[in-house]
Amino acid sequence: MINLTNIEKVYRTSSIETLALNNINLNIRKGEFVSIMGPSGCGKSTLLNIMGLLDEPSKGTVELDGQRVSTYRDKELARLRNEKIGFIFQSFHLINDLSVVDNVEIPLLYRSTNGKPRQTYAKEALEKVGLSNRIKHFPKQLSGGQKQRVAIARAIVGQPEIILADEPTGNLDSAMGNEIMNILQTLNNEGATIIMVTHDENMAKRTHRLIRLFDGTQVQ
Ligand SMILES: Nc1ncnc2c1ncn2[C@@H]1O[C@H](COP(=O)(O)OP(=O)(O)OP(=O)(O)O)[C@@H](O)[C@H]1O
Repeated sequence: MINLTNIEKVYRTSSIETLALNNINLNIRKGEFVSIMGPSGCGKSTLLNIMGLLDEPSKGTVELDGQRVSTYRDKELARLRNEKIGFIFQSFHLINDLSVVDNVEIPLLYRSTNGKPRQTYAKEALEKVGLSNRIKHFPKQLSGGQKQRVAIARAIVGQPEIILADEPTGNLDSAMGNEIMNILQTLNNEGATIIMVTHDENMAKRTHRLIRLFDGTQVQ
């Protein structure tokens, strides 16, 4: 489903050059639930951003569903990303001025889905994460775990095949973190391919495969 071949990522600033990823080769199969672990600064987010077509590698090829995306223009990448990938972040990235349901509708705005079906899909996604009773609330009226559930609803509203989660339980206590993991596992059982960065061994144990990074290199 996602194939990375000889991926290298170099960040250059005026004073320093950082080799963030060094010769990464990965094949993520459809339906897998994969976790990525490693110390701070080892390249986990960089790897996730490259898989999510948010960033380009300096070298190597990225294939999504057999399509080599290196040659794609920004507009095509944005369309592919919107159709195929849902993102979840540690700090939720909700828009504070929008209600819960309006936040969840955002990916569908980019697809020009009409207002009525847009709201129906958003409500269905919120039902899936157990938040139907909070649709008119605003993010500041929610707990951390509830905010992350809204973010998951937003990630799945467009029914993407792939979910990329960057430390989704990092800002939550263990009970809430477990709840979020339960939701991710249900989505995976329903067919979603999930790649999750985590610092928590217990969360990683609940996935099919663990990829360990150290200094930009895959060590396991
Ligand atoms: N935009 C950038 N410009 C320059 N250097 C960067 C940039 N983004 C990341 N880096 C560097 O690349 C390396 C990998 O960063 P990355 O954010 O991928 O690590 P990480 O494993 O996700 O870290 P953490 O666990 O702390 O979030 C780090 O040394 C970082 O300083």
